[in-house]
Amino acid sequence: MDGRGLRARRTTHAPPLHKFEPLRRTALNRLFAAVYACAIIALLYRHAQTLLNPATSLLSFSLSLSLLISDLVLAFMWTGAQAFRMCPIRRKEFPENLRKIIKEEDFPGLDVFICTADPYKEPPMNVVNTALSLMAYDYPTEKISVYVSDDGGSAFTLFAFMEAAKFASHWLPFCREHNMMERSPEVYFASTYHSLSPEIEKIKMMYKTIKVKVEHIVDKGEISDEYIVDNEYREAFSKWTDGFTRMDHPAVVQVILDKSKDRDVLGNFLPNLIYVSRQKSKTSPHHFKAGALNVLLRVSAVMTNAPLILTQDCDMYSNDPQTPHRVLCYLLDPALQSKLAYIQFPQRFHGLNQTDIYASEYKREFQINTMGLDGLIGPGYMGSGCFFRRRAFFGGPSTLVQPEIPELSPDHVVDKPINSREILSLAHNVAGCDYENQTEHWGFKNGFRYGSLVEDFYTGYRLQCEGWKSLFCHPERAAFLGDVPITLLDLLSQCKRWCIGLLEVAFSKFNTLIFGSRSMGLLMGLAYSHYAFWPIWCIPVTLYSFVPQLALLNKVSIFPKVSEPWCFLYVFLFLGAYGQDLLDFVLARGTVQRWWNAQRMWMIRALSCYLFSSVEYLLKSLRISTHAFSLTSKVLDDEQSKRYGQGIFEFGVPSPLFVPLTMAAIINLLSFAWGLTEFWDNGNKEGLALQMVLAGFIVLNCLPIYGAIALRSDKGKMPTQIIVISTFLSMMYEIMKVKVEYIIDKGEISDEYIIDNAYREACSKWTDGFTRMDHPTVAQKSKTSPHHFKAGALNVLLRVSAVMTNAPLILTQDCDMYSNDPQTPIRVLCYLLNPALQSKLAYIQFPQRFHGLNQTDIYVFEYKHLFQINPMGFDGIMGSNYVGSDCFFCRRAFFGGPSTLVPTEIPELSPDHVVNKPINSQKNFSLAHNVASCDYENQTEHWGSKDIDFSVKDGRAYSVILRGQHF
Ligand SMILES: O=c1ccn([C@@H]2O[C@H](COP(=O)(O)OP(=O)(O)O[C@H]3O[C@H](CO)[C@@H](O)[C@H](O)[C@H]3O)[C@@H](O)[C@H]2O)c(=O)[nH]1
Ligand SMILES: [Mn+2]
Repeated sequence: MDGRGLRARRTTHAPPLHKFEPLRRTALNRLFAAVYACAIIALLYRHAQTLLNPATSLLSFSLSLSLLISDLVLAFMWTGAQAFRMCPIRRKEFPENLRKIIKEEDFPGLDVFICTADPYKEPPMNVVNTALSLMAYDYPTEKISVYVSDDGGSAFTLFAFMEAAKFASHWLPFCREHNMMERSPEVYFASTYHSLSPEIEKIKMMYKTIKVKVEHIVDKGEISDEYIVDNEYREAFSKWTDGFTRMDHPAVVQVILDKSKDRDVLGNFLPNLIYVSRQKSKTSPHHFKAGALNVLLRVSAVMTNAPLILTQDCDMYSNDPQTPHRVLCYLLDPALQSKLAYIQFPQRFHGLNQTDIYASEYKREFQINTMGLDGLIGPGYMGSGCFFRRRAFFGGPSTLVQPEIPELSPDHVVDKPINSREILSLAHNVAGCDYENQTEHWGFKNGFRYGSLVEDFYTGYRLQCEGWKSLFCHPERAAFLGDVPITLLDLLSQCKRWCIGLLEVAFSKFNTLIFGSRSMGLLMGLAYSHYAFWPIWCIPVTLYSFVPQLALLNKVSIFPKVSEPWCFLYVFLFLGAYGQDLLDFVLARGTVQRWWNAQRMWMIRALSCYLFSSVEYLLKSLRISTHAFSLTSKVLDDEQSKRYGQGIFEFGVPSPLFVPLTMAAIINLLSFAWGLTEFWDNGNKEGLALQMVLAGFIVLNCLPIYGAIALRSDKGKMPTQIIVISTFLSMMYEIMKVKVEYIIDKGEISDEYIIDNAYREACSKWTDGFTRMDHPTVAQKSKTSPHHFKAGALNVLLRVSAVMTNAPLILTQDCDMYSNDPQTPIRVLCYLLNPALQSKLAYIQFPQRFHGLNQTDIYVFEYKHLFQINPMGFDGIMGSNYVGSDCFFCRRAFFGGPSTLVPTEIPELSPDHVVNKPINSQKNFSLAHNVASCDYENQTEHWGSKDIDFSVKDGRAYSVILRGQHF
């Protein structure tokens, strides 16, 4: 075991280092869970009753089925959530007692891992601030090593750190001397610090100078010579050669501060500071952040191999220099030691607006539920603010997985200086992208785990399944503070990434429900499943935001009447769930307003990122698309920040994520307004009352959306595009759909839907003898005549169009090939108007091209040879073959070869016939019906077999394949 440096000298009378107590409401929670469970069973019973009732019509059957599905999902999520309520605990540490038990020089070494991935989305100065705040911990400096992983492979980040190292020699002694809490320079200088002594002014100037320099470099996009001040700089940046790109470059490991020789201005040791940019190549998978962390795990093992590891996102600075002491309070407890893998601090954020409009705090997920897990086996890993024992990455508590080289083993003792040649070359080696191929352990049996976009959730889960325990440390003063996304789209995109990652865990072979429950017990399995299946909230929320409202618009009642006892069940279930949620929130020091926003965001997330992530996950499973880690931007736009500060929703950019949400907002408002007028007119509508309440509740939730649609003119308002699309879709499509489904369901078009004469006349053709395979012309078919599939249909169109408009140019199109360029006909004219081509040109074929191909087109749907390469060959001879769609024909081509016009059986079909009657005139109309009938072609033997047809034309005349550039 890795007791090294962690052994506490404890006597029996040692003062306590920590304690915990169960939350007082636990008993009530359990009681309430039992009552609520009964209510859920009653509800499911009611659904079963409706569904099994033989008198139920198809419409109400499908409505009930959709409600049943929704309620089953809700019940599943509720069950998972109860796991957090069974034994939540609150812990408290006593770091002041630490010194009575252990001397500072016996503190264990601490390796700090900071990950960054993009100098533009994560400004290097922010990363530097995070690093400085951690280097300045109240902890023996020579025990701290900070490793920065730069997946952006950016010289700017390295430059920023080299400057920061010089600043650190002033900053660290300054922090210690003034003993302040904020040790991120940016935060400290922005706060109201006390006296403006010349010393503080001097150090502030120093910081500002570095900041200006770094920001200037990032803006300019290069490090100009004036900044390369000495040989050390020259050498460091010499690695950025011409072929060096973000996604393809060798490993860079640079020791910026070396504790054995670098001193601060007072002559004290400085902590180690090491910059690592792992090797990248386009051919090796790099596993996003988990891959970066595993590289740090190995590089740090080679260099310092501290038994304690802190992982930190680049935007999460330390807000309390005493944090490691709190960690020691647990680590030094012999009762906990052997099985403790990590101690997680909650993610907390600075710069939230007053009511936290986007619920970016995730209070339930990061704080409330985590206390619940803490009472079971322990919280999950949250990616940042987590202290690990190094040993936890090498197999379960009692089964050590030995790494492939002894230098990586958790008990290996480093006996060489970190800047020595052996160490550096080994460090470069373990940071290489092929290193992990030696064994199959990394990312699967040891280290941070691969296979999910939420590597934190997945790694914590797997460690706990291996038998490790964890602890939740939740001091009053936040230990770390991070950035929050300040636009709705950023927040939803982040959440979408999480959801996809969670689904990857849910449907992996380490499924949380089965594998999880078996390894950690039912409660932990349920709790983890509650998160892994998080995105399926989208099912009930989507159904509940559309179905009852559409039913309301159609006066269909789907909930119990107000006078029925079942109505109370609904009210109880609704108020019970929301009430308990509110109570939890307020008891965790939330305000009612923040709770309201949190429940609103739950609805918004369900209708956007939960929904889209489920679809994306499905596409990925079908291998139609792949997932990537889209970094959350940490750059602030002034105008956006201002609106965020005022608590105004920021839509701004058109994104499909906003469409279902806006649709729901519109539908609910419509149905609510419609319901109100209906109530007014004829009061007795108690069957629709619950639907009205639901629509009203959603309308209340959507108020900021209506504001963004209608009342605002700033840049953050809802983009017009989204408003138009959503309005169109929600009003036209949805109402039409309900109508059509209703008609199909009823099996007849009742009179109320025949709104005018046009409808009446159109429908009058469906007389009693009308069947699919035997009916008069609408497009006439009969069982005794062949209908020649598509060619037959096209010939009918050829004749009907001749009678009606007889345009010289014809475009044939499959129903799934939409136009991708409004200028296409103009291109066609470029050929048609060329006198040299005119006389023999039959058609101009565009290649069939497709949208939504996956990146590597695994099924070769593109048929590049068939649709693009070969036609170009044809094109050089006589012309491309006709490929069925996307083809502009000269009408004349269907009536014999270029020099042999086949006369048509009636003059109206001839290509030179001039139509001189309106298309809806009696004569045209009856002729059109005539030529569309199935016996029409029997008059001659021409159609489709000799001269006039859609199947024999290759080689008749020249054709041109046209290849546009903007497909
Ligand atoms: O290929 C990558 C991608 C990301 N990161 C780093 O990962 C961290 C988190 O990225 P961010 O865009 O801030 O994601 P968030 O959604 O805010 O992060 C939460 O969710 C992530 C999982 O999706 C966890 O890794 C984080 O710890 C957790 O705070 C940042 O420091 C990045 O620099 C890398 O190092 N390499
Ligand atoms: Mn983040």
